[in-house]
Amino acid sequence: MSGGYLLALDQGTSSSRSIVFSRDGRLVAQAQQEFTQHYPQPGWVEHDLEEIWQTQLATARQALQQAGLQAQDIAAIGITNQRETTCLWDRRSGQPLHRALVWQDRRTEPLCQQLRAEGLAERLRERTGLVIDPYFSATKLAWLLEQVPGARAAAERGELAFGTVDSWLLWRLTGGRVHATDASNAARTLLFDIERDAWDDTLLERLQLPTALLPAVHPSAHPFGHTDAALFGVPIPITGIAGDQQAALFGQACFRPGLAKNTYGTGCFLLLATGSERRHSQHGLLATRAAQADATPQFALEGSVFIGGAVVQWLRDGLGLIRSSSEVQALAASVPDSGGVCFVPAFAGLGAPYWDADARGAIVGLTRGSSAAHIARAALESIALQSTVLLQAMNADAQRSGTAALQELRVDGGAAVNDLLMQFQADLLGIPVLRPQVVETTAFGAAGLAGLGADLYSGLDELASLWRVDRRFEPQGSRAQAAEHLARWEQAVRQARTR
Ligand SMILES: Nc1ncnc2c1ncn2[C@@H]1O[C@H](COP(=O)(O)OP(=O)(O)O)[C@@H](O)[C@H]1O
Ligand SMILES: O=P(O)(O)OC[C@H](O)CO
Repeated sequence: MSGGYLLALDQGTSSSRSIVFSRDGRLVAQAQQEFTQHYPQPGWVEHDLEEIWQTQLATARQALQQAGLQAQDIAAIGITNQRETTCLWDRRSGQPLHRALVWQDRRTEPLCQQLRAEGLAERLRERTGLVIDPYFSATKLAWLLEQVPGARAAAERGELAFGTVDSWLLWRLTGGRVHATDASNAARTLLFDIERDAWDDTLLERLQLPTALLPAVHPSAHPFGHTDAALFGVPIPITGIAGDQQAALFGQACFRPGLAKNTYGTGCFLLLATGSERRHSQHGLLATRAAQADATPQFALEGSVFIGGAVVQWLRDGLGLIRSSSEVQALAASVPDSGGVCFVPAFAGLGAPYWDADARGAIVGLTRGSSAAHIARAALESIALQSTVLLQAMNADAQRSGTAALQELRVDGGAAVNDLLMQFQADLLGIPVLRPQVVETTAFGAAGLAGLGADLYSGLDELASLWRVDRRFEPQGSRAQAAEHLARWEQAVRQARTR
């Protein structure tokens, strides 16, 4: 008889985390391990897939141990993951062919330029909801097949498997028995038709990607398989999978169209639920699949900022201004404003709504009076400013389609603990910012999906009742001040851009 706990495996860009939740949504135990970031060349980012697997497995075992639970106490496992990151492995040996190419990796920009020049953008936008950008998996997979000796021939013989990180973990967890993903992850590959709910032939043909590489696609709450008995002692059902941003939207109980969340992790990801209707953006946002609890496809609009909390890591590791991320708040609060300094952290190009892969970071407005505190404050402001531009794009789209502008924003992620940042965000947006009691909403979303897949929950209403506000940040300051700040930001962005 299985117990009433849920285990969420949250495989993020900077760390692997495992969290045990009780049925009523309480966080019972968690374990986390950072892993190596490989930067073989400027603009390239890779992860070792064996290290991802080992850190994920180790944290799962630690979390169970800390909770004082056995595998049989876990009703189900939910997987959530950094998205787009491209994995390729051998089906027979289970060994990766190469390190994973991480979503931040820009090496395929030349191929993307070629695809844009061939006029594929409109067709791909219509089918996949995405723009042609190195961010997504398709061109990364093409790079691997071209560059790893023998890979293309092996792929054509059906010997290789491609997947995002969820698929890789599922493969290893099930002892190499299940090669699958969910629609929210498939929707990030540039290879998936989000309305037809099937793989799309546009880039599969153009890039000669054999279909034998592809995982099966299922709803996010689904009986994906069981863990190999050798891993935890007894097999545990795996009944939930979602990309981390869609899992966070789900964990924030954004089940109704018009509800939105912003996650402040390495990057920032603003997602607006649009229900069973796919919306088109005229303002550079992506259409994507949301986590799906049953057979009905769910959609969302998304804006992605590539460097969010990572700018704070850069203050720590690149500049040495702070020793830990949490020190940034005190440093930034030691000055009343940024003293005219504006920081565009385009270290990996700019995402929505600019989509400029070649833009690079810029700090402008420096004077002799500028200090570390001004730069730290401008860095925090940059996270809120980039997110505000996304929200403005969403509101402009809403206005066009005659739907209401956003009334409030739910927030989560590692940097959402920063009160100063959250206040900046409310001031710039002019709407309340709501931080929930459980800020681990990504993991909670995965656990919720797994709980639904395992029939532990009666439905979405029960999950929604578990979401509670911890703190509400009301906007302060005038709209004119916010507009002036945004105008300075746009000017600085122009200086950082190449096109
Ligand atoms: N107090 C803080 N203020 C601002 N940023 C922070 C703070 N604490 C952590 N961060 C940032 O949050 C990010 C980690 O958030 P997390 O949600 O764990 O990321 P991910 O899921 O992308 O690995 C890091 O980039 C870190 O710099
Ligand atoms: O690992 P995170 O939380 O920064 O999320 C990464 C995103 O899924 C990339 O699209």
